[in-house]
Amino acid sequence: METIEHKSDPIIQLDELRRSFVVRAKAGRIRRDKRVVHAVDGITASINAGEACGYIGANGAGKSTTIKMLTGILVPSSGRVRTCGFDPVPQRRTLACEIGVVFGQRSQLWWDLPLGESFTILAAVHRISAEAAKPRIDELIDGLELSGFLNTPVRQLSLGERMRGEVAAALVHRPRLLILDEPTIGLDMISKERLRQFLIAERAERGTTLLLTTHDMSDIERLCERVLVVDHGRLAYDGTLDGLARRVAMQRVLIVDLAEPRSPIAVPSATNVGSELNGARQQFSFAPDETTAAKVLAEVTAVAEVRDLTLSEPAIEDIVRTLYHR
Ligand SMILES: Nc1ncnc2c1ncn2[C@@H]1O[C@H](COP(=O)(O)OP(=O)(O)OP(=O)(O)O)[C@@H](O)[C@H]1O
Repeated sequence: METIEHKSDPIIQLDELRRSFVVRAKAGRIRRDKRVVHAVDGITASINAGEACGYIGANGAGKSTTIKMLTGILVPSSGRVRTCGFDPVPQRRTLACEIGVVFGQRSQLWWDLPLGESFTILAAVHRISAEAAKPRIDELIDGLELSGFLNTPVRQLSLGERMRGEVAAALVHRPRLLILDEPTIGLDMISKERLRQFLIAERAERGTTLLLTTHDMSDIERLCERVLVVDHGRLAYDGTLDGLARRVAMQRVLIVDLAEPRSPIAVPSATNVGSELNGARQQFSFAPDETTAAKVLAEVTAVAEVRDLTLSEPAIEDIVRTLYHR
């Protein structure tokens, strides 16, 4: 397996980390069969301060279970985990001062209070004086463009607004490590991009370590230089995104809508993989390490008028499947 060399002390260290669950399934009218699910099945990895890592895998691969162990929510069945040098479960309170966590599906904001009040309460929870917290809160309001809805109760916010609020809430106490579980799930393109830009800037300015799980490959491309792929609780890959792309020969697809229907267009640097709407929409698959979307588009526009286009990312499920079959 490809691995990345580490020079300084890791901010996250996992050694043969395991967690299983006993699940009881109905097997007849009264009988219940016991089954053991190995959600995390021997993961060893270390992440250095300042790194930005994507933690990806199919549904049920073990991502959330790993994150719960990293943050002290769940006790490992065996193995060892250290987050910011702490044993997460017994040292959960100390660890909470060092990390920020954002769960896309869960909120840490006070639902009925105006968004801004959650930040003040969180600063107090972290024992930061109002005076010391103000410049940081202002910085987050500015960076995440929250000023327009600070006085709105959280329950009335749009998903995009709330997610930006969640990220600010996780960063009020200036954590060294920010863990994001599906931070862009359900967001539109503009909200996703805003959030990504903020995270890039936060990391550049403060050296915050990022660990994120996502089903969106664009999050990884924009934010992470390193990817860990988990499959059935085991690490299937640990290395760069480029390395992963080479391993699974990740193809991208350019979908173009033409001004007029026409027969399938052949271009030199991509393969025409589909035609719909009588040829008014055509799809071109290409290898990103051999050519670019711009070049493919130029080749198409040389022979037909293009009205609209979309660039589709490879699905994470497909990447994992390809890795697994190898
Ligand atoms: N509390 C639990 N009790 C029983 N089984 C569990 C529990 N938590 C997780 N599992 C099982 O462990 C496996 C890994 O789940 P986990 O939530 O870690 O996956 P995931 O990679 O985060 O998936 P997703 O992308 O769908 O969120 C799954 O088979 C899941 O059903």
